[in-house]
Amino acid sequence: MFESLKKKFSETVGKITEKVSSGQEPRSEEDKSEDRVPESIPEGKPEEEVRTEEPDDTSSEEPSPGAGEGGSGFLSFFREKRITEKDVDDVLWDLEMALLESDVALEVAEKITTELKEELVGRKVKRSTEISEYTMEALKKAVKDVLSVDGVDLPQLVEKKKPLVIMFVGINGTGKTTTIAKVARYFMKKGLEPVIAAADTFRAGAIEQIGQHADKLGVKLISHRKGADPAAVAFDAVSHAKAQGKDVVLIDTAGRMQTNVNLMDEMAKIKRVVRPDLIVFVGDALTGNDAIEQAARFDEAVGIDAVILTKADADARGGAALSIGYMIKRPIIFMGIGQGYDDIMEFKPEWMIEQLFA
Ligand SMILES: Nc1nc2c(ncn2[C@@H]2O[C@H](COP(=O)(O)OP(=O)(O)OP(=O)(O)O)[C@@H](O)[C@H]2O)c(=O)[nH]1
Repeated sequence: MFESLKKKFSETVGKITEKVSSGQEPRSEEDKSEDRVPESIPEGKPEEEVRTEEPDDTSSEEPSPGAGEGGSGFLSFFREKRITEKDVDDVLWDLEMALLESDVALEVAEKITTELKEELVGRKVKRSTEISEYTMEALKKAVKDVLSVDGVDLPQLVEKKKPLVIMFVGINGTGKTTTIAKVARYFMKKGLEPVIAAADTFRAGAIEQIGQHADKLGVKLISHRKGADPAAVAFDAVSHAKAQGKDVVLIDTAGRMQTNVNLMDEMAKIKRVVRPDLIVFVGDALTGNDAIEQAARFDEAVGIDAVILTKADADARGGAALSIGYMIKRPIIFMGIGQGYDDIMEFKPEWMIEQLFA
């Protein structure tokens, strides 16, 4: 999962460490006066020889701590190195390009690189291990900031409201139907009783498809005939849940293109009729920036509260997972990680950090 992002982050740490510790790049006079150490020392050259090559004005500089303690200039360099813009600019540019290639949204790629630069430039470092540790921590922090989106506390919501009404929106082919079955299973494992509303009355086979999942799971399905009013199906499901003391209502909805006006009107009507406690956008992680675009359209039309990303198990790039929460300011609550009913996990930023930097 997310191998491409993982590789790019690891390469960035390596490149910054190499660049800063090698001191290969020519530094400005300002940098030199800040560092007060020789820039780089060709291998095998005695320190004195190098010092004579320094411009005259450096001779009046105070020695850096450690310099003149019998250590070499090379060692002093490590004691005193202050990370400059020149050390990181090229690497951060490469990182930004690599993030875009991995389907990370432009705004997110810029935020990560800008934050990383702010953390690194001006920082004094002593050893290459310190540079890599610090860069790694700074990168983790930048990624965590992007992933940490306030929002929904699902267990708390379930405790507060019975039945909890959740409406799932998203376009066809993203795995919405399977996801609803997985969420039903998630609640059942917590000892709660869900009911499913087959409110996708538009797509041929949709009612049968969700019906098969409901049968396998042993969950009550509320359905009408194909072409019926989806809002009426959702309403009946909520009424059933209230009458039977069920805990959660999971409403499947139709999923034509997000630009389809009729679809959005249909979603808005269901929302008006059943007033769901939570509207969850289901998107396919593999579609990258498209998933973000779809989420934004559904958000405009009906207002979404949270996101579930499917097929994260097959997602090598990871761009949608990294960007979607930040871009639409709504949290990812679950990730689909396979085709089985149990292949769903609660999303936590810490988990994603672990995946990306382990
Ligand atoms: N690998 C993997 N496959 C998934 C995941 N979620 C769903 N799928 C698969 O994606 C395919 C489509 O899933 P469906 O649930 O039928 O999705 P759908 O047809 O878009 O459902 P609608 O939204 O109702 O149109 C199925 O083969 C699912 O098993 C997941 O998290 N990981």
